[in-house]
Amino acid sequence: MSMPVAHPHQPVPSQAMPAIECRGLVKTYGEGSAMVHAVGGVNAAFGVGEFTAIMGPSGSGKSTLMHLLAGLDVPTQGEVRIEGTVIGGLRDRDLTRLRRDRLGFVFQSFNLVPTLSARENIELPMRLAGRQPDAGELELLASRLGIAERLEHYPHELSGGQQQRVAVARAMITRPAVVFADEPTGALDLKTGRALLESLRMAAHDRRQTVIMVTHDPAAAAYADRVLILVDGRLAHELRGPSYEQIVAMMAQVGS
Ligand SMILES: Nc1ncnc2c1ncn2[C@@H]1O[C@H](COP(=O)(O)OP(=O)(O)OP(=O)(O)O)[C@@H](O)[C@H]1O
Repeated sequence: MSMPVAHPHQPVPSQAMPAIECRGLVKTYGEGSAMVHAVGGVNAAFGVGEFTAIMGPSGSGKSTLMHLLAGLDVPTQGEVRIEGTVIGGLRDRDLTRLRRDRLGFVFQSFNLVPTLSARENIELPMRLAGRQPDAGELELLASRLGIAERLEHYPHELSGGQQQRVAVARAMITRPAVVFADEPTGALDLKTGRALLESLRMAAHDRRQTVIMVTHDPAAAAYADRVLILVDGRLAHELRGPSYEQIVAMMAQVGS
């Protein structure tokens, strides 16, 4: 009996589990008349190797959503699954381990350790996980991000943009399954911002890392495979493979 052969050009339906998924996600702050619905019922899935940008007007819940997805904040309702595991059911210790081993963070506060050189800062997550940093990998990341000449410098000897790139290298060195980036190009000039976005895109497409990036910048979002637009804590639009012009038009429509 011959097995059916899939046509090479036919898309194979993907049964793959998303890297991150959320269902009915709600986050409220305060009570009574002071209650704020920061996130108001979000369902979303982030595929393995997919690069998603989250956009929306100021106060629309982007950072709150990202913190919930990364297990850095606890939802009022709903659940988040990371690689199939419902994180609300994890003990603190297990959640911390999952974050350390599977997730990488590029947040606005770079949190570099001032007494460690750039190289030592980048190596830190590997050392904390009891793993040997790969020198070749570190050099490659550093040169791609344009900080190869700065690896022996301490954070106070680096510009804001260079510190940001050290933080990016630190988030990428462990090859985390999911990289969360909050305004990663905020402190960068055009050229280094582009290099960073190329690195994120390469991480997603070549290494199958899932990238979730919050940004206000349509040019940065245009590097992503899709853009999710939040309005008042809800997903209002999704654009797949969007051009810069499409993103600008959509943002104008939602009043940003
Ligand atoms: N700890 C908190 N206590 C009370 N309200 C909060 C808290 N954190 C966020 N909020 C409110 O929740 C809403 C969403 O905030 P969030 O920071 O997620 O928005 P954002 O889209 O990331 O905004 P921005 O683009 O300005 O950074 C806002 O109205 C904000 O004031």
